[in-house]
Amino acid sequence: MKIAIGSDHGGVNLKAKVADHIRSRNIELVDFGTFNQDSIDYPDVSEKVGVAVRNGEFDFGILICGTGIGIGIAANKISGIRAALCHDTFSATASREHNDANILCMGERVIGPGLALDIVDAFLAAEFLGGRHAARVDKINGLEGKY
Ligand SMILES: O=C(CO)[C@H](O)[C@H](O)[C@H](O)COP(=O)(O)O
Repeated sequence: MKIAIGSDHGGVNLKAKVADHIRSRNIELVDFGTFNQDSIDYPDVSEKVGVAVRNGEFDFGILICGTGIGIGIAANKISGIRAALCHDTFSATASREHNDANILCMGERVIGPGLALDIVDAFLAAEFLGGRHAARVDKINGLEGKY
């Protein structure tokens, strides 16, 4: 498994903890930044990680900003990206099983690192269930470029 991770300044501290955790699990990880507290614009990071995931260079992406909202909204503008904002483990599992989410979004200003690492583990452990969910994901994909 290969994962791309990125954050803005609002998520940089949690990103470092998540990155350490993923590497400690011997999962391949590429960090697209940012690497310090200097203010940056989260859509720039969404684009880097989202395009890399969309292009098949990575199995999944993880995006972190202050709330997880803006960085996920921006990622979802990239075709083929299904970015899910998850602040609980149930949603993280469901986002994979039902929505075939390929990017997990979280907010450093919303949850603590303990819960965040549990959410990452839940997201990576779950698998897309297909079946009725596949038909719905197909409809999501069908909306891309339609309006
Ligand atoms: O995009 C966001 C909100 O949806 C993130 O929380 C950003 O990290 C936040 O907007 C950054 O805010 P700041 O005041 O510039 O640190």
